[in-house]
Amino acid sequence: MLALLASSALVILLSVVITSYVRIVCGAKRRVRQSIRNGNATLESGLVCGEFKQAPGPRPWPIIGNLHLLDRYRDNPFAGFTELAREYGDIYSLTFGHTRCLVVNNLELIREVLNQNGKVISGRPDFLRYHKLFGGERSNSLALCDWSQLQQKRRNLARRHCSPRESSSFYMKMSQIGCEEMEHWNRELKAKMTPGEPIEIKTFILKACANMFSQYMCSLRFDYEDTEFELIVKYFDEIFWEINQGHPLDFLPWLQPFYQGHLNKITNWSTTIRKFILDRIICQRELNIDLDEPDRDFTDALLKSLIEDKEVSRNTIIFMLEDFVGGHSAVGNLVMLVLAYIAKDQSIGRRIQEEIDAITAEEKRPINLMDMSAMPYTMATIFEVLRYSSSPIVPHVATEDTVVSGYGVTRGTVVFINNYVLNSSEKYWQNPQQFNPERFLEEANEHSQKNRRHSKDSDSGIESDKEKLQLRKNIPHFLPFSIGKRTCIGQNLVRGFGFLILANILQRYNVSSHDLATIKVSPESLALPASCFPLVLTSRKSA
Ligand code: HEM
Repeated sequence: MLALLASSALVILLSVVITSYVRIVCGAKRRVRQSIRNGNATLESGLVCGEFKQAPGPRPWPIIGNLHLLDRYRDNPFAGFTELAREYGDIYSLTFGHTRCLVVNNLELIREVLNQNGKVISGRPDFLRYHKLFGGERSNSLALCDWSQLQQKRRNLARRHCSPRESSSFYMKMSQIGCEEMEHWNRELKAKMTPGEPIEIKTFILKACANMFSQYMCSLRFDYEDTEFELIVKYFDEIFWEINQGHPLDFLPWLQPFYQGHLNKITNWSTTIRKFILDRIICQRELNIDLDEPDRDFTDALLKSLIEDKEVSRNTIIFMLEDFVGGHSAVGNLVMLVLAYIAKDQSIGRRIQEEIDAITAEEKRPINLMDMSAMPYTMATIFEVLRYSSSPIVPHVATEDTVVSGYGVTRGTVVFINNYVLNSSEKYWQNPQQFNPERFLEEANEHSQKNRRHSKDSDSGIESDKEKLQLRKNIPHFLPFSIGKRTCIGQNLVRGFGFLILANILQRYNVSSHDLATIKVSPESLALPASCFPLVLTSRKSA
């Protein structure tokens, strides 16, 4: 009897392995048929039909495909991708579970995927976790949905409010909100902090950041002691961490029963957040919206679009607001990382403080957004963290068969864009392993030097070599916010609020650590665990 059971189990196992292998091999062998422009234009249409093999790659195993190759790189799969590129070239195929993947590892290929092929490689992977994070349906999410007309509409709706231009009234509003919130932040911190003692500062920064976003987008701020607010700030942060981690379930969904607890936890985070957005923000506003008045904020714009556009549903706007308010976690984590590097190297903090002091030497006032152009080193430090931490680009998916660099890419292929390779390459950066904000500075041109001298806010009367520097902009190989159709919509909010928080902290405090060993930052991720490391903030007045 036992022998019969064992042999049946063996037969089942063998057939699973064989079926899996056949599926993987068939997936890898499939060719792409495409019309391409004929170089000699011998045909009247100028088009010929070609067959394209998929990019080569390592041989996959049944069931897991090539997942085992990244086992050594669990903390930084992109370092694993870079390593594999040494063996298989800058473009290669992998199979994760049964899913075909393509990895592109140089700037030209990244441009070919995101720009030239932006229309067809614009989907997102169908990971179970993505569905759980957004009410059971990832199409609710702006960042995790596939490309569609609705997505284009949502991006357009968000653009005016969430990508404020420097001269716009939205930008001024951001500046004012940021400065005022940092006053609240400081009062809260002082009440809780014992001078000279380490403090878990991440929660304070996240709450300040969440309030900046909710005031900017919803004209609402919440008390730091408000327990519902505290909870959603924590859950947003957990979600940010979660999204930035790979998970076996993503490519091996049959493991679901083993991870049910984890999935339930994710569902709970997202339903709690949704309830908060609905109860504390949307319902209140729906009661007193005036359609004839100009939009007060993003919430007004969203609610009006609900009335004006039949394609926009109530669910759409709830999730949009959630997505954008949730953006604060990315900024909070980014600022925490900047503070970590400052604690590790005090000279960075001192140079930022020199910029602050030069601007505010004559009148004591908080730093605002109009000061940004006169503080290139501060911005360079933020950029260097973005380079060093190499925020991953959310994987794209080919929604149709296409061709990249002469290789066929079949519909459903997950495309990994390795921007870590750009950020860590000696080809583009001198000593890329070194954390050095100065790499983002260059000599200022005549025009900007003149502007700086004439700028009322930045006229410190102090002339120094450092004043002759400006931030390097438009570096072609630096793509922290990606390029193309699905580029980040929140980048101006990141720059603006990130700058305000950082500058206002360093204006008031020196940042250090009693034990640098507690500061564990992976040089390949923007996300920090919910509870990360304490820092010591010493008031500059008493320094
Ligand atoms: C340090 C902060 C941030 C970084 C480094 C960052 C970077 C990125 C990257 C790399 C993408 C993927 C682009 C692609 O798939 O090609 C993205 C997408 C996106 N980001 Fe950000 N982001 C940040 C903060 C924010 C914030 C604060 C918001 C909103 C308030 C935001 C909103 C979005 C949205 C909505 C998308 C999806 C766009 C789409 O798929 O159409 N991001 N971001």
